[in-house]
Amino acid sequence: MKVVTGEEMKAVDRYAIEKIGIDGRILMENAGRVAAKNIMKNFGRQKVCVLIGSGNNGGDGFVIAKVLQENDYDVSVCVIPERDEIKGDAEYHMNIYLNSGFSFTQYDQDVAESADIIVDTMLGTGIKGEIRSPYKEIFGELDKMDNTIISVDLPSGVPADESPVPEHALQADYTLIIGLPKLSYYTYPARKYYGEAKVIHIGLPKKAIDETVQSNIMLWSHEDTKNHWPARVDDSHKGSHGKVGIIAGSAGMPGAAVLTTSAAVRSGAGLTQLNTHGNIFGSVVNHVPEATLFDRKDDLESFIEGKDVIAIGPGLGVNGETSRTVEYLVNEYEGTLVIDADGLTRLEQLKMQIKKRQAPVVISPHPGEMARLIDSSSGEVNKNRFRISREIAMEYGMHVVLKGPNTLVATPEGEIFINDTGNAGLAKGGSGDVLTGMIAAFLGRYDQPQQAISSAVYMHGFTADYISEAGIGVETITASDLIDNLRHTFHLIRN
Ligand SMILES: NC(=O)C1=CN([C@@H]2O[C@H](COP(=O)(O)OP(=O)(O)OC[C@H]3O[C@@H](n4cnc5c(N)ncnc54)[C@H](OP(=O)(O)O)[C@@H]3O)[C@@H](O)[C@H]2O)[C@@H](O)CC1
Ligand SMILES: [K+]
Repeated sequence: MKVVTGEEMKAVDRYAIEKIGIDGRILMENAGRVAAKNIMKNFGRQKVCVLIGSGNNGGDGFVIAKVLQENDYDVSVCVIPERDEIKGDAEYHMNIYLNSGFSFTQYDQDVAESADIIVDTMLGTGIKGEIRSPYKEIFGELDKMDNTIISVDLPSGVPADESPVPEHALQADYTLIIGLPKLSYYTYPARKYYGEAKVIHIGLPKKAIDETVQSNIMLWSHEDTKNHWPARVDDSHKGSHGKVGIIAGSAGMPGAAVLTTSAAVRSGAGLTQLNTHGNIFGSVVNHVPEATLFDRKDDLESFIEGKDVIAIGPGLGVNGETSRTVEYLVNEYEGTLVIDADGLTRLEQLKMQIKKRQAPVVISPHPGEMARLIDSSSGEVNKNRFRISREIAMEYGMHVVLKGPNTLVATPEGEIFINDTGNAGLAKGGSGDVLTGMIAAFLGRYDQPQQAISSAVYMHGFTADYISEAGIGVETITASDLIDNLRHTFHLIRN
C-alpha cells in the first residue's frame, strides 16, 4: 500500500475528479459515510459532537453528522468559521445537511464538553504552518476535556508529511485516515497524535493512485511478507537456501556473535559459518552447535569463498581491523554484503567502491550510526528519516535499513518500504544483532534483496509483537526470546 503526503493525496483526488470523472462531492459523501459507519460500529450509541472547520475536512464532517442523525444518534454540530467561509464541496454538503432538516451552531466549549465523543473534522491535509486562532485555543480546551476524540483523516494540525508537528496540534484517541495512509503516521512524534488509527476506503480508483503518486513510499504488509515467502521444497539440499558467513564477536563481545549466528540459523540459512575470535569458540558452540566456525586469524580469502551472503559488524569493536575487513569485502567479495554496527564506521570513504559493486550492499544503522555516517545528529536523522535514508541509498547505490520505530528499507532506486511491526521490547541491546542475522539468512533464501530485507524486518517486529501478545511484558523481552520464537512466527506466516 502506498503512503502519501498531503500534496500527493490532493493529486490523487484531482486525478480521480478531473481525469476519471468522479465528482469530488461523491468522494466527500463516501468519506463521510464510511467514517460515520466506522464510528457507529466501533463506538456504539453515544452522544456525539462534530466539530467542523472551513475546508473540505469540515465537508466530511457535515456528511458524518447527517448520517449519524439519520440513524437517530444524539448529535450536536459546532462550526468554527463563519458560515460564508465554507465553500465548494463542503458548502454543497452543508446545504444538503441543512435542507435535510438538521442544524448547527458556532463552536461552544460547553456543547463540546457535554458530548462523549468529539468528531474532529476541523483541519485535514490543507494545514500549513503554525496553528492560528481560533483553532489553537479550541485545541487547548479540547485537550483538557475527557471525552474521546475521533479525528477524521488527520488529527487536526498534524501535517500529512515529514514536516514538524506545530505546537497546539490536537491529540486524538482514534484517527480514521481517508483513502491512503499519510507519511506522518510513520514519523515521530507525529504518530503519537493519531492515537489508534485505521485507513478507511472511499473508492479512490487504483489508476488515480498509480498515475499520480511518484514518491514510491510503501507499507510492507503482512500480506506482502506472506505472498513473497519462499517455498522450501522437499528435495532441496542445504546449499540451496544460502551459504551465509557472519563476521562478528570479539573476545569481550561473544554475545553479539552468538545472537547474530543463531538468528541466521533459525531464519532458514542453509549453511552458516561464523568468523570470530578463537577465544570465544567454546561459548559459540554451546549456544549454536549448528554453525561452523572460522578463526579470525585465518585467511579471509578462504572464508569468503562460496558464500552467498556475508554479514559483518556486530560485536567487532570500532578499530582498524574492522575497517580494513569491511574495505576488503567491499572490494574483493562478490556476493551480497550486509554491514552493521561497528562495520559502519568510515563507510563514506568507500562510497565509490560500493557504488561500483555488482552484488547488493545492505547497511542497517540505527539513527546514531546513520548520524555518524552523514556527520549529523540522531535528532536530525529522526526528523528526516525518509529523506536521509533515500538519499544515502541512492548516493551509495545500496539498500539502507534505518532502524527505529517503523524501520525503513530504502532501495538504490529510491523506493522506501515502511515496516509497521515491533514494539518497545526491541529497543534493547542484542535486538539489532538478531536482525542482522535474520537479514543475512533471508537474503540467502530470496531472489529479490528488498523483499528479503523487508520480510526479515517484518518478522523481527512481528515476533516481538507475538511475544508481547502472549502476555509477556515488553520490558522483559530479550534478543534470545526473539530467536526462540521465530519457529512459531514462521509457522504462522507460512500457514
Ligand atoms: N475532494 C477532495 O479533495 C476530498 C477531500 N477530502 C477531505 O478534504 C481534506 C482536505 O481539504 P482541504 O484541502 O480543504 O484542507 P483542510 O485541511 O480541510 O482545510 C484547510 C483550511 O484550513 C485552514 N488552515 C490551513 N492552515 C491553517 C493553520 N495553520 N491554522 C488554521 N487554519 C489553517 C485553511 O485556511 P486558509 O489558509 O486557506 O485561510 C483552510 O480553510 C482532507 O483532509 C479530507 O478530509 C475528503 O472528503 C475526500 C475528498
Ligand atoms: K481532522
